[in-house]
Amino acid sequence: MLRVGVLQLDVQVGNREANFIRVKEWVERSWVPSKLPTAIVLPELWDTGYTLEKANMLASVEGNETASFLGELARKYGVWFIGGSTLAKTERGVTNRAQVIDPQGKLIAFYDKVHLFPLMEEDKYLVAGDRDCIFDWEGVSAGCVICYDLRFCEWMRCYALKGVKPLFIGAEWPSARAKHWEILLKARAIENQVFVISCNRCGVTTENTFDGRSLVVDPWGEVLLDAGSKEGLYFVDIDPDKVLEARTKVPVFKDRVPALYDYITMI
Ligand SMILES: NC(=O)CCC(=O)C(=O)O
Repeated sequence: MLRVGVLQLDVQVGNREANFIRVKEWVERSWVPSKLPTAIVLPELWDTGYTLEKANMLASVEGNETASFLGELARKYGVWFIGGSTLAKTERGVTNRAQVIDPQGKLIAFYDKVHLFPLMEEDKYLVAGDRDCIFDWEGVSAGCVICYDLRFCEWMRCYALKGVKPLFIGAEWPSARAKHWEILLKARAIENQVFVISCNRCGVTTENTFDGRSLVVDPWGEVLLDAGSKEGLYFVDIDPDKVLEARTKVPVFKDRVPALYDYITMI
């Protein structure tokens, strides 16, 4: 068994210090020591929110400022931080970068958002990533993606085909499309027979309202955790063996006919 903590945050736009303080407070307030290895998940752009016209100014080099803040907290509590994202200044431009920090405080993997969301002008201010992010989480192959990536079933399938069992998704998904959010999270879990562990932001900005509704969905599509709409740190335990159980009972991966699916890579 593994433990997941979903830190559903009301992100303060453009104010990294305030978000750092808030995250620290939630972890201090809600932490319950456990023998289970634990990962805390954060929302997309949890430290600055969407104020992308200032992306260049707000981004830290390779996202290092945010990684070192999380690293310190990870070491103090012996916890993983997986996903969420920060603005990272790279040689190619600014990316929307999810970070994976181990309990020793080391950044062991990162993911630059591949599908940039035009409705929030990501395509105007950011550069896209060009690779997946798969890492070992306490002996389990895990992956992470960001928000709009959820709409690309081919991308999620790639992760599942590479053996990922829990898929982490940090998001700032507005309530205007809340129905899509819930349905897609469940669909991605069912079709890939994986755990989908999501963390959305909550609260209101000048441009959008966010319902939260961070969900943890098991490989059967059952919702193990629904964080509702309030800020908080919510915990749930997952059993990665459920992936094999689902795939044994409903042998989707055995019954695939990839030779007929070639068109996906051709168009
Ligand atoms: N931040 C995002 O990628 C938002 C994606 C979104 O809202 C959608 O509908 O897709």
